[in-house]
Amino acid sequence: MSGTSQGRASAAVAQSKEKSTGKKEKLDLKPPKGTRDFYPEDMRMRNWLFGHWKDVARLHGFEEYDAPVLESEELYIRKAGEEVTQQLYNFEDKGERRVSLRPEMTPSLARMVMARGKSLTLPVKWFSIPQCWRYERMTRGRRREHYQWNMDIWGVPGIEAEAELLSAIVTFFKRVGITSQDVGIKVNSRAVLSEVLTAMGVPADKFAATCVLVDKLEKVKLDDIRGEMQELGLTDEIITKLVATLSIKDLDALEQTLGNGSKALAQLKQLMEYAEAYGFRDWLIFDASVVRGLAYYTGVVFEGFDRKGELRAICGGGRYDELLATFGGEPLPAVGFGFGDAVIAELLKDRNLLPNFDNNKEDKKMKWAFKHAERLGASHLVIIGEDEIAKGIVQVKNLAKGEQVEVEVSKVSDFIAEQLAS
Ligand SMILES: Nc1ccc(Br)nc1
Repeated sequence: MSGTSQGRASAAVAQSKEKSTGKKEKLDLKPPKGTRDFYPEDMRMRNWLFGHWKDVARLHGFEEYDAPVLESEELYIRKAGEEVTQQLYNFEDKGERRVSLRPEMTPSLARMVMARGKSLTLPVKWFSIPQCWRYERMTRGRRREHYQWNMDIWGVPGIEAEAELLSAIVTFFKRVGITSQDVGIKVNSRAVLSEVLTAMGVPADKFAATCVLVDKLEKVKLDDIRGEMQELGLTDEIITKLVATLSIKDLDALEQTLGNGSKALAQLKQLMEYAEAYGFRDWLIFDASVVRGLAYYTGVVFEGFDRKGELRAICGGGRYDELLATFGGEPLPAVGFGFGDAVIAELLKDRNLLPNFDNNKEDKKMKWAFKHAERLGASHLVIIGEDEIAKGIVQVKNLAKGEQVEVEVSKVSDFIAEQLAS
């Protein structure tokens, strides 16, 4: 019996229907609104995607962590008007505690880092793939849960941390066959806006809320949020200067605005140099209008996007050096990103880059090949079928871990050598 009076009432109605018709009310077989079932064929795709995320994380020296899906609501109470805190899946539990399903993983991670404090060996490089939740009015028909690959580096104040995270994102894209023609990564720094607003006398405690409003400009017109900006104390002169800053097209023009002594400018230039050295400079685009929608970002921010402009942001992240301070802890430099499972699945489908996950292809030949590999004690099995030949790749299955990834033909021996060395 359900614990609430409403629950007891609906159970009574169901029972009374059963008594009168002798037939049990048929159970609603759909998952709760905004959530998904994962049948075996869905799990094959999900495990393929997560397998790539885990491989890339480990190749970059990250370790896996996890935290409860249910957290104290206070982790997410922020006063900057973010969408993520206005759509909490929150409630009071039977112990009268205010709790929430996590809408993001970063606050849980910050809590775990703060709990370990100075006993942690820095840098901390941790990853996780949590299911995250929001309670959105279903009028917009959007999902209420998604899985989000999180990669974070703690204890590195320098821009090399951002470069490493961008390397991980690009490495993932390349592994699944996405190129810099398909996807770009917009890069900016909130320090740009911070320098401009500080120079115009805007108090630092208005900065986070201002960035949250600026982020909304991607979807709404300036006049729709001008009132909220004015409520923050931004005059029309400041708003005009702010909007002009968002439209700056390149780092040379940015230098005209900020001057050559700007720390924000120096960091962005340094990041572009690192990107050149890593070999992924062609994936990056400076875009002064990108600020992201989370209140706690303080420095470089970035977001992956499809160049056809048909999808929502693929991934996004940034530096959040002050988050621990907002939890009453000692500040510790931090930077990270989130990468959801939904948009990337749409992109891979649109580009015909999803492998065939039908299990009927495990035909007799495949069964023999796996059996033979087992008899030989092979560590890996390389599969080359019609699909693989058409795409110029091979499937490499790690027989010990059961993970299967696609590898370009020219990189197979290096890939297996790396796997055997790890
Ligand atoms: N934060 C969040 C949670 C769940 C979904 Br779906 N989207 C965003």
